[in-house]
Amino acid sequence: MTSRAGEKKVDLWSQIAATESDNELQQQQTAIVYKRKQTQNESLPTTKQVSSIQKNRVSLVPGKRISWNRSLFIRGRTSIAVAACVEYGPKKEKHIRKQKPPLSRAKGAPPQNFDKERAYFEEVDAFELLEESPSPQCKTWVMGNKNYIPQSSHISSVLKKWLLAHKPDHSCGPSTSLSRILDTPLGDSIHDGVLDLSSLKTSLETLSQANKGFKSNQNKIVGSDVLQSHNTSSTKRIQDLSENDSEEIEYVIRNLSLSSQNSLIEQQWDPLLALLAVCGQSSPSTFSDVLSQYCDLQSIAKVGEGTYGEVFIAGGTVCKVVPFDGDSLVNGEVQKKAEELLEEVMLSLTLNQLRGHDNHIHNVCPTFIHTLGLRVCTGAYDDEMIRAWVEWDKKHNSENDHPSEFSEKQRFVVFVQEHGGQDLESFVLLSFSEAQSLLLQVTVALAVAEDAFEFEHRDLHWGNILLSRKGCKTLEFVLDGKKMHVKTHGLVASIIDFTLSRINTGEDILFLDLSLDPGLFEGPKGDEQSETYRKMKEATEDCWEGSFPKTNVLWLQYLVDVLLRKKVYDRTSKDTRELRSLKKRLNSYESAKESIVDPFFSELIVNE
Ligand SMILES: Nc1ncnc2c1ncn2[C@@H]1O[C@H](COP(=O)(O)OP(=O)(O)OP(=O)(O)O)[C@@H](O)[C@H]1O
Repeated sequence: MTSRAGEKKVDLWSQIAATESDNELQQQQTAIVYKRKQTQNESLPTTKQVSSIQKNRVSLVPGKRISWNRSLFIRGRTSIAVAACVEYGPKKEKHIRKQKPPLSRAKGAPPQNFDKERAYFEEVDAFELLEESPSPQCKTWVMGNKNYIPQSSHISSVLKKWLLAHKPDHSCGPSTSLSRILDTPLGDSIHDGVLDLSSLKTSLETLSQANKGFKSNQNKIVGSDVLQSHNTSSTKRIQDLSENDSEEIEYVIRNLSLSSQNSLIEQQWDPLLALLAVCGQSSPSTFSDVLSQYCDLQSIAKVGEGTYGEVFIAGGTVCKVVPFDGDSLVNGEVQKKAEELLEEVMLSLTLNQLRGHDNHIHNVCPTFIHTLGLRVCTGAYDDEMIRAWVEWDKKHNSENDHPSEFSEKQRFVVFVQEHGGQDLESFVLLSFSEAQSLLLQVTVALAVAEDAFEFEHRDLHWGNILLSRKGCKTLEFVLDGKKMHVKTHGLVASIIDFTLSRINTGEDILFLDLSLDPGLFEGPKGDEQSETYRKMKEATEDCWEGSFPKTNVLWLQYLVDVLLRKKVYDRTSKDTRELRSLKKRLNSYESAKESIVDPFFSELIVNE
């Protein structure tokens, strides 16, 4: 490429020329924002090899997780986020078969123009100003479409650039949702739904410094440093040029962007740093630091366990502790990677948006478990956690490994959540009215999330519905702008575990490619849960990135079946008949939203 901008820009152009083709290639790769595939190795159980074997969910540790039900939690771990090809917000087509992953907005995008670049520098200026602002700023939520996407603030836009600038390999970098998630109530950065920008900014600055240290390269500039540098030098160059020569300006700016990108591309995208940033931390905490914020450590009790997670009660909250990034097997499984945890975090936080903290709300629902905070911790388990683990083990005979096996270097994410109660499997239902309300709450919740985010849970078995008895007589939902109240009969349901879920955040589609996990569809014949996975496969034609709200209906049918066949409670034969016919009628609905109109629910819904 030859220089059009004269001698002064020779250095710039040589940098650009050397890397332009790389940049183009990387832009083309942004359709898949990040993706992790397991290897196909099939020999002895080293960590990598287990990664392959677990796709078929064969336990490698004798005595661990041999039951099919339990192995359902060990599904294909290929997590994929694709940038949404749609206009901002979920697609409207209900059944997109075998669609290609949506294209990145970057691909084929027109070249930047001066206006965009000027806006960028203004953002950078604003970012710098934030540093001087002592008070946190409220983020505003707008209803530009059905999604409650936060209004793009200066901070999120700048953070997005910061994060994107740290991913040399676009195939495994952060999704574009990440910058939105950085707006979302969390950790030290969030108080009562208000983003503490100065705290988040501090975290990122510290991370920036830390990153410099990791790279041991004084020439590299990262984070806000590079933004500042970019701003200053670019502005100067612009001033050097004639005001009328807009074409020249545009040309220089476009390539300055490339140049800056080039210097940044040398930086490694580090999902751990991104995870820390999302959690509002500059470095990992210890368990005792985190848990003592919620309770007296001696009062900690374990409340449940999953394949990856150990779940503790800490004061009024629940802390789900998930190890990641370590080389050792945990409970016979390869540990999740930081990027997988990021995806889980994004899903939880996107669903948090449905809790409606603003007047401008179009879809609201209290049923998805509320994520109250997130923390990254390093180090071995605290003694009190081990004590709690052992006590639970004595009573329930844990399937998980003893946590004292974790090394001092082990990393964890702690999901701080509201306490959702007991899972449906162990909960004792008292009446048909409770069963009815439970079904309706789940149906409306799915409908709301479908409408807002094309959400499909895809794994709504009875371990993933929590129940508690509360005083409230009704719960308020808003579905597609319409307010409705659901009679509770004293029972409140919460939905957990979004590992298999699919969501369209408006910018990314997050989903697990279950086609890579054939074992999931090989459960016992006649078992309603395993039949439901098979029915989902049929409904989606094994194309898991598409939107198929029918999968939600399939899980509703599964739940009706559970209430018919597995739960004992006070009900008449008429009630049983009603449940049976509901199950049949559900065949004709294509989404949870459609199912709401079923007469089974009518007496429990109070419309406004
Ligand atoms: N917010 C909560 N409130 C009360 N109990 C909870 C909560 N979250 C989880 N639990 C309990 O802990 C158990 C395990 O939680 P969860 O399913 O989220 O773990 P997991 O490790 O993600 O599971 P998986 O094996 O699917 O990966 C649940 O079945 C439930 O009993």
